Amino acid sequence: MIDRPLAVSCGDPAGIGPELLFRAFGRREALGLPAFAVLCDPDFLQARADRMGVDVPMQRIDDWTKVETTFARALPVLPLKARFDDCPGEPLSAHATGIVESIDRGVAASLSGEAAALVTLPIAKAPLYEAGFAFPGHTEYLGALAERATGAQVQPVMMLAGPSLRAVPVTIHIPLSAVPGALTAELLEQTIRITERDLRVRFGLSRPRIAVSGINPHAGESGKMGHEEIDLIAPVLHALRQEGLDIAGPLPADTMFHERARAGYDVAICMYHDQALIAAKALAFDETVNVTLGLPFIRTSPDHGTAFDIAGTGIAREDSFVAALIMAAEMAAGSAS
Ligand SMILES: NC(=O)c1ccc[n+]([C@@H]2O[C@H](COP(=O)([O-])OP(=O)(O)OC[C@H]3O[C@@H](n4cnc5c(N)ncnc54)[C@H](O)[C@@H]3O)[C@@H](O)[C@H]2O)c1
Ligand SMILES: N[C@H](C(=O)O)[C@H](O)COP(=O)(O)O
Repeated sequence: MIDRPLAVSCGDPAGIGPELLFRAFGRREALGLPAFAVLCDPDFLQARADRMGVDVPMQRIDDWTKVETTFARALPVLPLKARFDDCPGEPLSAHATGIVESIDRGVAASLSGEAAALVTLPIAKAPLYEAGFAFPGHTEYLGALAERATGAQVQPVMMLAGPSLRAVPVTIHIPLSAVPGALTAELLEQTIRITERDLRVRFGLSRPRIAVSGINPHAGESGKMGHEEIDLIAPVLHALRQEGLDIAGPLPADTMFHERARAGYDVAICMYHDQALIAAKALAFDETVNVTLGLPFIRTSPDHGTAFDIAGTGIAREDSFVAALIMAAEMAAGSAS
């Protein structure tokens, strides 16, 4: 149990975020969900509910202390300064200011302790870029906000956590052609250290078992299919093993995700985005949660995107968002595993 609410940022209003909110709120008692409030334009939310023919009681509130008492009877909404048009499936760069305001205020509430954690609904990158937003995703933006707030250097680490796999990409939202250049010993070492620490501190694993992939086919086949494993990855793993970390690798990525292999580790560290995320989403698209490690606050998110193709139709599944709410609450309560 947590004694403070979760902050939910609204994501892209043209996506499926609003309907996930409505559905999760409607199941709050059955699922025993923690209290949450969304940072959004209340008139827009009402318009989307009306458009979809969904009867969701909503209540505007003006501060976080009102969430707990409101949640039993209505979805608490903290109004944004920005207004949104209701246009499911049609993202607008004019919405960028409000989307970013929602994230900023969720982060501020999580840092101040008014909220126990931040759960972000999906954003689409293209309309934000068009409006001048300079970050490839939440992960990088949250790292920058954390640096600004703490004055300390922050490396945010993306982890996709599902029922049978936790997977971490070392390089995140960059073109595949840029991966070999971006993959440095320092980045790899820091990513492993942050993952290992957060799995102990935030997920209660006393000595996380870490499996690290190679980057080349067959983990380089003894240097015949690439040298990054020999020159870069293996030396980092050797040094961390000397410190007592439980690390296997570099492993061929194609054979480290089958069921028996997964039983041998608690987290897979992968060299690039799709190596980690294809495995996580293929295994459990509906249940996997995107968690940002390395931050001075807790942030989770569903593993899927804005799904513009189905926004407003009512067929979106809320499972991953519900899993993100539950994981955020468990992390805040110190009971995540
Ligand atoms: N956390 C985030 O903010 C986040 C995560 C992933 C992708 N994105 C962004 O979302 C946008 C769209 O990305 P995409 O199309 O690659 O992925 P997507 O996850 O939005 O959609 C992929 C497919 O899965 C379906 N789908 C997604 N979520 C679903 C749900 N809850 N229920 C039922 N079906 C669902 C969609 O209809 C689509 O067919 C991109 O701009 C991407 O950057 C954001
Ligand atoms: N790579 C993520 C995914 O596909 O799930 C997605 O882009 C979200 O990333 P952020 O949490 O950084 O927005």
